[in-house]
Amino acid sequence: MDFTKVQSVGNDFVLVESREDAFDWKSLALAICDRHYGVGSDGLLVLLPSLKADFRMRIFNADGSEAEACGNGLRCLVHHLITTGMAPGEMLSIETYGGIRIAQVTLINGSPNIKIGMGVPILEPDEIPVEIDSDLGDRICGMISNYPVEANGKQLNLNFVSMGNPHAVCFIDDAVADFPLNIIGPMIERNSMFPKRTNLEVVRVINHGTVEMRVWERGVGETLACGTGACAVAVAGWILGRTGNRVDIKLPGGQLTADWCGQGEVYLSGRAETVFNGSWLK
Ligand SMILES: N[C@@H](CCC[C@H](N)C(=O)O)C(=O)O
Repeated sequence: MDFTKVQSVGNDFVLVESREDAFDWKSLALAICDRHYGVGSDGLLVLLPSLKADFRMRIFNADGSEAEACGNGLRCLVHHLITTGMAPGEMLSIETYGGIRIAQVTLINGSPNIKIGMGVPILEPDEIPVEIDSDLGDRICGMISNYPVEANGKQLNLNFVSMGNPHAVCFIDDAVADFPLNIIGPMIERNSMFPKRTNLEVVRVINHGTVEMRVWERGVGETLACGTGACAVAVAGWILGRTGNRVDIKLPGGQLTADWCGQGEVYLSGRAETVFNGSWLK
C-alpha cells in the first residue's frame, strides 16, 4: 500500500488513497501510526471518492478510534491534492463526518496557504457531547463556560465547544509549558462526563489577537498542534471576551490562525507540508 507522510505545524499524519471504503482502517491506523513499529504519526487520513463533494476524508487517531473532524488533517489532505495535481482548482470541497468543508488555497510568498471553513461551532451540551450538572458553571452566549472539574487536586474551569469533535478549553494564567498536561490530559479525556471522551486545550491569552496553547488529543496524547482545537479556542476566547475576531494560536509545533466573528463558520489557516512517500509492506 502506497502512503504519503504529511504534517501541519508538527501534527503529523499518514495519508492513504483508496477507491474503496470497505477496509479495516482501524487496524491499519493502530499499526501504521505506531512510532516504533510503524511509520509513526498522530493519525491516519483516508482519501476517498465522494458523491457529495470533490473528495471525502476519514480520520483515525493513533489508537484506532475514528474522529468526526480534523483541521490540520484537512489542510494536509488539501496540500496533497494540490501537489499531486488532483485538486480541481483553488477552491475544493471535502466530505467529512462533521459535514462538507470548503478549502481555499492562496499563494503566500510562493507557497500554498490553505484556509478551511471548519463549520459552525456546536455549543449544546447534548450535541458536544458533555454531561453537565446544570447548577454548575455559567452559560454565556450558549456556551457552558467556567465549568469546574477537579483533576489531580487541581480545579480546572472548562469551556465546552464541539467543532464536530469534542473540545474542553481551559484558560490559565501561567505559561502553558508549566501545565502538567501528561497527568491531567488523560484524566480529562476519560472523565465520565464526556461519553465520547474529549480533547483538552490549555490556553494562556497573550493579547486580544494572540494566545499560546497546548493540546491533549483524544486518542493520541499530547500533540504539537490541533486545528479543531485552535478553532475551539478561538470560539471560547471570543465568547468570553478574551480574544477578538482573529487569533494567532502559538503551539509547540508552530502557529495557526483562526477567524470567528461570533457567528457562522470558523476559518482555520496555516501551512501544511508533504514529508515523504513510502510503501507499507506489513
Ligand atoms: N489534530 C486534529 C484533530 C484529530 C482528532 C482528535 N484527536 C479527536 O479525536 O477529536 C486537528 O487538527 O483538528
